[in-house]
Amino acid sequence: MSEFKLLVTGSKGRMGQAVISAAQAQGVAVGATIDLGDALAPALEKCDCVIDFSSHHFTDELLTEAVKLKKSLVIGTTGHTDEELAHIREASKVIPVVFASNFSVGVNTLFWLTRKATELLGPDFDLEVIEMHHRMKKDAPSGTARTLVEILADVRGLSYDSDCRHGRFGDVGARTPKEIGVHALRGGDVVGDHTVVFANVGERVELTHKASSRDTFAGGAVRAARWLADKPAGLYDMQDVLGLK
Ligand SMILES: NC(=O)C1=CN([C@@H]2O[C@H](COP(=O)(O)OP(=O)(O)OC[C@H]3O[C@@H](n4cnc5c(N)ncnc54)[C@H](OP(=O)(O)O)[C@@H]3O)[C@@H](O)[C@H]2O)C=CC1
Ligand SMILES: O=C(O)C1=N[C@H](C(=O)O)C[C@H](O)C1
Repeated sequence: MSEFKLLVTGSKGRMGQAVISAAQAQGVAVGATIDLGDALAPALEKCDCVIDFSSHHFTDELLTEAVKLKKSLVIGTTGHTDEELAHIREASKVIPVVFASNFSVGVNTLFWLTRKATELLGPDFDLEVIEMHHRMKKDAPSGTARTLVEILADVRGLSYDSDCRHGRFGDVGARTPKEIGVHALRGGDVVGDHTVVFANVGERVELTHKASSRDTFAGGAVRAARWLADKPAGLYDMQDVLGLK
């Protein structure tokens, strides 16, 4: 039987480098790496599964080639447009895909806790999400903040597109009970902090996760690639991989 091999895209980036180290630590072979400007198809042919932490601008090309060559995908890249998200859903009808805004065990536990807390606290609590990342991060809000808002919106019967309020500035008026505020901070070398605030009159609950190393994301992504090896076509997330559903 031939050895299971990974293709790491964006391999010179912060996450690409961490994924290569995590693969080595878990004894998984990296069969090829590519970066901006390199040809995808020849690299893909040599491998079984792609771990992608590059740019959402690359997602369409990656999905098209992976479907053509029937390779599985672990997508960690964030900041996708609605069209790119639709393409991911379409491709997952043909190949197995793990798509997760965050691969850390802690953040996936935060997702679970956020759903539970929203259900338990009920509709009187105002909902706000705050995230902070390093100064080089390009997309805002973070993919993880978006997932948190989607969980809050799902429990409350709201929608990310209509009910999310990105920051506040000027004479914005009083907060409405429906809105979910989202605030993106950028600076220094912060790996990734997320807080969900549940605020009522007289009390407040805050759930916070702070990542201090990218190894937690990279290790999770390699674990997801190994988990995906015997799975049928479908769209999975890290909670599926961790058995948190
Ligand atoms: N899901 C999760 O758990 C996590 C997700 N992320 C996400 O991963 C992505 C990458 O983050 P990070 O590693 O910090 O970013 P970096 O900018 O450090 O790395 C991205 C790498 O991808 C390369 N790249 C850009 N476009 C392409 C392309 N079309 N084809 C191949 N390679 C390309 C870049 O090259 P160049 O520099 O030449 O542009 C760069 O080397 C972001 O979307 C981020 O939000 C990050 C951490 C955790
Ligand atoms: O770009 C990053 O660095 C991170 N991106 C992910 C996101 O957008 O949620 C995950 C993590 O917080 C780090």
